[in-house]
Amino acid sequence: MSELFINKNKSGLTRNLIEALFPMFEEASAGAIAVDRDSQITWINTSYSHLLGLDDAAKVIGKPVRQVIPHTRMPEVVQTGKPLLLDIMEHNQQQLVVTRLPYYDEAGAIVGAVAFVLYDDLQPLTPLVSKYRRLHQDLAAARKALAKKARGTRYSLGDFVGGSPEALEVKRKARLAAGRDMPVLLLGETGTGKEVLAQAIHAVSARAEKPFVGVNLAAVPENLLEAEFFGVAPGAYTGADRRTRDGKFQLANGGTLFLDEVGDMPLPLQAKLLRALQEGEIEPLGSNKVVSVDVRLIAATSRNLEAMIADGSFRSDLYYRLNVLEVSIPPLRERLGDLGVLCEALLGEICEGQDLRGEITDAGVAALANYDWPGNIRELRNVLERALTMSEDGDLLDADAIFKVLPKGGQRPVAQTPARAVRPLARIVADAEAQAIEEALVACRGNRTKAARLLGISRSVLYEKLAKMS
Ligand SMILES: Nc1ncnc2c1ncn2[C@@H]1O[C@H](COP(=O)(O)OP(=O)(O)OP(=O)(O)O)[C@@H](O)[C@H]1O
Repeated sequence: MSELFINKNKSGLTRNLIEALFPMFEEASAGAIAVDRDSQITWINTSYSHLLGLDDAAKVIGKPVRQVIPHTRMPEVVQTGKPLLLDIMEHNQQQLVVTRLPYYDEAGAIVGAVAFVLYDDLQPLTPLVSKYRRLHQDLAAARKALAKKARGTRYSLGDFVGGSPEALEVKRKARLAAGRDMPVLLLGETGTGKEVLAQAIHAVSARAEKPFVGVNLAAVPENLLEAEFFGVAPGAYTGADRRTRDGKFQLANGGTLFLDEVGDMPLPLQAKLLRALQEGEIEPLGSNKVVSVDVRLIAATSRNLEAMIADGSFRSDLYYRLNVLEVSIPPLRERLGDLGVLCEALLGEICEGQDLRGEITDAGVAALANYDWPGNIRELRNVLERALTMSEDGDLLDADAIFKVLPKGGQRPVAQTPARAVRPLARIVADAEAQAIEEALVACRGNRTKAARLLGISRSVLYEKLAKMS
């Protein structure tokens, strides 16, 4: 061994050393071969000749190695003197993991190369390869999420999936809205993609590089809404922070402010919002100074604002300010033709970063069309996720797998739930909660106020939970 270190002229693999190591490598590997400096075979062991399917190993001695092993890189090793420590070589549709080393004479000149087949079967490497693939997928997903976070949005127009005439019309209007710096009102039932669209409009607008700030009016307690919107001046009230606290208007300055569930805005705040929009100025709580703001407003609601105006719970002047460009998003039941592409996109999202490949058969998609989807695409996502969890046939969802989890007129076929493997308690509790929420929404035909009452929770808690389910 010391020869390896004493010999300074090259990395020092002498013929003697190679000969000493040969028996050990030969035994441990699935085959070994040696070539001279002209890359002609000088030696091959029996296991390699069997692996290559040769009848008589003696017949290949003296032949150029590429004639016998077309994809070998031994000539390259002989020419460059650089070992190829790990390589995958294809031979007769077989993948061989090989290592190739040059060897030298006593004067330090290359006299040939040796190669060993480390594995003739990649099976033992499968865990390593799949771990590598998983890490690679995680990295890609993290990079994608980071890129979107940097823009302040998670969605772009491509994320609004659908090719039906109804979906295309929505996208056409969204593009139109993006090109004009004017307020937009998005109308649609719960889970139809109003937030997806709001973010997409921002992402393709001239304000894309500026912040996108969203606020859900129904999720913020009424007494905190004003501070949330307009911010708080230092020491505005007892217990208030000594520092200025910016409101959503200041945070969105230069960018887009998304008002989700605008129909839930209390009347006093409606008056203040109207003033802010008319004057382009806001007054933080406890301050007597006005601050100029420049935001593009996108509002959304699942409620009938015209009916609210009629009963006096929504100001008509604010409605006309917000509704400069209106985009109506149809419920899923009116664009069932999009079910196939939606399933493909949602299953892709659900499985991203996991070792799952969710797919659905045509019969599975047809089964989904039997339902009227009060919770729309959010509910579709949850149904697919549950079907995958319950699926006993791998990752392919057929009609049976769908019918097992599809709500039937608000009633779930609880008795049909098959026995399945024990899962973490938190996951079981989360699924049960999602199921209860969906059942309540189905029973109340998507009316969240009623659903929250039925579940015995506040609307804001229901919103929080729905946001987590998205
Ligand atoms: N057209 C669509 N294509 C792909 N995914 C969609 C689409 N619409 C909605 N989703 C998905 O459905 C879920 C709910 O979407 P989103 O929050 O935008 O709905 P929403 O109409 O704002 O609901 P809510 O009124 O309850 O806030 C999200 O997971 C979103 O990714």
